[in-house]
Amino acid sequence: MSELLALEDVSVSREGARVLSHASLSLSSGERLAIIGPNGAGKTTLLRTLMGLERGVEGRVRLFGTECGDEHGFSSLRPRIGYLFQDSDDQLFCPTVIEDVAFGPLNLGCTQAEALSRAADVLAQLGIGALAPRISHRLSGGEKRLVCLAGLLTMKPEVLILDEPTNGVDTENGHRLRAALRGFPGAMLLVSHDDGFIAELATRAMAIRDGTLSAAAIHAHRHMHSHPHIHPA
Ligand SMILES: Nc1ncnc2c1ncn2[C@@H]1O[C@H](COP(=O)(O)OP(=O)(O)OP(=O)(O)O)[C@@H](O)[C@H]1O
Repeated sequence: MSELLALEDVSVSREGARVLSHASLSLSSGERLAIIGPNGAGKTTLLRTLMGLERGVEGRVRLFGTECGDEHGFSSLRPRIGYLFQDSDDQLFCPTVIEDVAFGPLNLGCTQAEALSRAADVLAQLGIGALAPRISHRLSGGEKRLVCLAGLLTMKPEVLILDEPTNGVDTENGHRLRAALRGFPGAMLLVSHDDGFIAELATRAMAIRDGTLSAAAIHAHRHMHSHPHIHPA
């Protein structure tokens, strides 16, 4: 297994407060690493640090074996990573869904026809082909999540970094999202509060608390429990 992404003894401070403290991790090909932890623990900060989007970073960040110390180092390697922001509104910026999803491949040099065809294929695979002509900013929260993911998948990245991908996604769309991620051939770094999603997809987990990262185990327990379902009357 070769190393794709790595943090080595990385600390991040914001307004004098330490948000990430001496964090080390490495993601290798074939791995799906989940990062779990309570609100405010530093998960998004960790992902943003790997993408070179944080200031005040001490320690070493390596992408695809290359140490990235400044924006110049990150900018040439970022296109190989698909990063799903925690807030979909930070990701969607084209007027329509199809334009948004086709933007990535166009930017990577595909022809317009090729980019549109790739975008339509991925939207169909996610079961949201009907959203193609819709205005991006008028989508529901769950629809936006899926469209953002489609935009990443059209770029065929080597690694996905996903910040709460299932947030706001309903059960049926959640099944399609999981299926698309299970079929993704590259490695993944996942931040999620959805234990079922992590248990299904992750091959390994780490926990973060108050900015300190440590190894964690993924357990599946068999429970006898009552399970509420709400159906239309
Ligand atoms: N721009 C900012 N300026 C100052 N503090 C910030 C900023 N962004 C985040 N923080 C603080 O840094 C800490 C870590 O935030 P981070 O978003 O990484 O947490 P998280 O683990 O992703 O939380 P959640 O599960 O709620 O998304 C929190 O205490 C947060 O309030």
